[in-house]
Amino acid sequence: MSLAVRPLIISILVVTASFTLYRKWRHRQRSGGVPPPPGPQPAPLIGNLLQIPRRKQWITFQEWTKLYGDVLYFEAGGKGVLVLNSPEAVGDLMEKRGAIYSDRDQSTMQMEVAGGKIELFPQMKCTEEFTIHRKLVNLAFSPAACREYQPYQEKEAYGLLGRLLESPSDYSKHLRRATGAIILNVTYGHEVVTDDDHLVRLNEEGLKYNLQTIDPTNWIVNFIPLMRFLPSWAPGAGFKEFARITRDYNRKSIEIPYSEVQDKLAAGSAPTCYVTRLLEENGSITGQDDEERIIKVTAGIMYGAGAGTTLLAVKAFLLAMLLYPEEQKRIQEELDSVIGSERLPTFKDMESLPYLHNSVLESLRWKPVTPVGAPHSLAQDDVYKGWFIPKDTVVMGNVWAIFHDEKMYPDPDRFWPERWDGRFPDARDPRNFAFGFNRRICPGRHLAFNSIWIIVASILSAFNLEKAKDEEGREIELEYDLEQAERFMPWVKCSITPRSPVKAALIKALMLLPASTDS
Ligand code: HEM
Repeated sequence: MSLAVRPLIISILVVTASFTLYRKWRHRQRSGGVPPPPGPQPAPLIGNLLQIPRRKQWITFQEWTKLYGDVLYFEAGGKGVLVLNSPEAVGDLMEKRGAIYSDRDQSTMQMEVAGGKIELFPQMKCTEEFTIHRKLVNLAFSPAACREYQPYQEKEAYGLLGRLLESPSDYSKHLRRATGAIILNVTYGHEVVTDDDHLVRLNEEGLKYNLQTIDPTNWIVNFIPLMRFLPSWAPGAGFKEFARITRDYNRKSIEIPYSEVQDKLAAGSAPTCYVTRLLEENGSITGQDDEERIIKVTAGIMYGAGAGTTLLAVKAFLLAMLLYPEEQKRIQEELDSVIGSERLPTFKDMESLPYLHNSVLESLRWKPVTPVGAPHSLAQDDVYKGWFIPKDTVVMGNVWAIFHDEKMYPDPDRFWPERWDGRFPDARDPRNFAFGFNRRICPGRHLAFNSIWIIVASILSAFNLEKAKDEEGREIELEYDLEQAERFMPWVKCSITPRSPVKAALIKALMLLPASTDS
């Protein structure tokens, strides 16, 4: 360590330790002796950091409920963390008190990436600026607006069938392309026509950096915020360069596709999409002078928020089809009875396919894409059931634990679409939890549900999915781990074969059509 930097680092550590002790003292003053919710005993300074596993935290949190109850409180990295493990606790706090339970925690690293001013609304606190951004996004992804995007979703789902027919073993790549292409089509009217699309590449590369920067436990600067004053050449300041690269990706993901829409608008060839729909309103939605800038920055985060999540949801569904072949058969029978064997499903068939609908619901519950949701933060001190919960506490709804609540979802590990046929009237629709809560609820949820629905309906109408067989014809057991990045079906071999020569011919015929007319 250079001699010039050593005194700086020592000062930073001393100031940080003093600040942590001061915070604890202030906290005790504010709580007026009211205890925090129960939870594991914290160690001095580091809190419960070492007790929280880096993998499958949701399962540890659920296990802790046996010791401490469904409302858990602990400390990690100088912050209080509240985990709500039951539908009641989530309902009481994240829903009924959503006005104060909907902020976001802003880590020092996120601030560094943002260059001091957060302009992406998923990271904003619930300020007026956040409300303005959400207003635009909610409008552009309302159920009515999403109906206009359905032709894009049908087109991508049918294109996916063609690629599955040609190279079924590359199904992971094909699914990723389809889910990403839907977002780029809907947001920018951008058609993905190759496996190496420049916008997909840009967004995917940027996402790798963003996923690392948003994990608060990845960065020592989040625990010792004063480190941000270190010069970029100092030991321990590598986070600065990482933040700069992430910022650069974010800027390009916002600017490049937006300028491409501008070019198409100038040439009179821009298809209807999120950006053009909102631009047509000429600044009247928010009444802000900079509405165009807001359209641009909100559009820039849709790929990151919507592509990978939709992909995982589709994979969870397909995993269920491999593990529960009798359910696959039942869905196919329903599809055949409604659409016959000579065409593919469209959104017009949705209401006539209740078993498929219930199966999609069930897959959202069975393997939730975000098992602990996205953390919220508490905007002011609160008291719940006689416990004191301090301002700035990080709040998580343990969706995984809720979906394993045996009272509401009997036999929770089983993929069981019938649970949605009315036999369990108290079972709450998984969309109430899987897409988050209150003011932060996922604005893309209607679009996401439609994407999952049309993709799985198209695949099951045309293909059979089976476990792969070894050389002696024995089924190869699936290996999957909920923790892998590609955590559902991460890349088990499976067999995807056309259900009939008629279906194969139908897909081939679609493949011969020009891209713009194949829906
Ligand atoms: C199955 C697919 C999806 C799942 C499971 C999912 C889930 C979630 C969850 C759990 C949150 C956090 C909510 C909270 O903080 O309480 C969220 C936020 C968000 N989602 Fe989704 N999402 C999906 C698809 C999409 C799509 C397709 C889009 C857009 C095209 C999208 C855009 C967003 C945005 C912008 C936010 C941030 C909202 C905010 O902070 O106010 N999501 N999503």
